[in-house]
Amino acid sequence: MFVLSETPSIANHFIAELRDIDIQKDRMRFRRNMERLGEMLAYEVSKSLTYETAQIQTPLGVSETLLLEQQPVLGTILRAGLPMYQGFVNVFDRAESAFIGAYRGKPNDDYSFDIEMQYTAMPDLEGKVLILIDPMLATGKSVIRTLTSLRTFGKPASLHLVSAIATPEGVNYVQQYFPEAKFWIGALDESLNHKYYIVPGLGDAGDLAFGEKM
Ligand SMILES: O=P(O)(O)OC[C@H]1O[C@H](OP(=O)(O)OP(=O)(O)O)[C@H](O)[C@@H]1O
Ligand SMILES: O=c1cc[nH]c(=O)[nH]1
Ligand SMILES: [Mg+2]
Repeated sequence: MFVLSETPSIANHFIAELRDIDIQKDRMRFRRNMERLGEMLAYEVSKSLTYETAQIQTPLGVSETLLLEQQPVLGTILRAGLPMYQGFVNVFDRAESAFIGAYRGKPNDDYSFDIEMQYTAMPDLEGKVLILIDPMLATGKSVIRTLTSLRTFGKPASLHLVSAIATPEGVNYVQQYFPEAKFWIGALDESLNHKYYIVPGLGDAGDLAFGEKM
């Protein structure tokens, strides 16, 4: 598991601003910080991918370099995933994209919930590098529901899960079903409250980015 905040960097500022109860009220800045954090994590993920030699013709000669063996598929879970996904597509600008409309349904009396899922727009995943972006990995239910339903689109060669903030509980839950998944996390927080929100976390990432949904 890669945790960006374990090595102090400017990315800590982006995460701090995402969390800051005052700064996060500026919706444009919240979305921009998710995007910038996405760009930082995209760079880190890119270092783990497979490269092959390529010759580049310059005006003065030939340069030999290493380029991606294959473009990844960038998947994201609506709504909160979109700004972080934008950061990834800024970096992996030749990648195919996948969109999943999965969300935590109306909570029961004990605040437990099921995942509702309708819309999916997926390319063929067989043999691809799949990068699934969802800023909050709380219980892990959204990610599991999503990955389970993606099985009908082919088996990816590798699976990368990207979150701005995650909990050990969410990581462990996903690892039970997808032990091959690689985790790329902005910051690892310690727990969930009784409403299954991450503590200290940042609040509701979708609402902060796009307004409270009814
Ligand atoms: O790990 P989990 O317990 O499944 O929680 C994480 C999910 O909850 C939030 O989505 P939400 O259902 O609030 O929808 P939204 O993104 O539209 O706000 C968040 O964006 C994650 O997708
Ligand atoms: O803390 C959390 C947990 C789930 N979804 C969010 O948006 N925030
Ligand atoms: Mg939400």
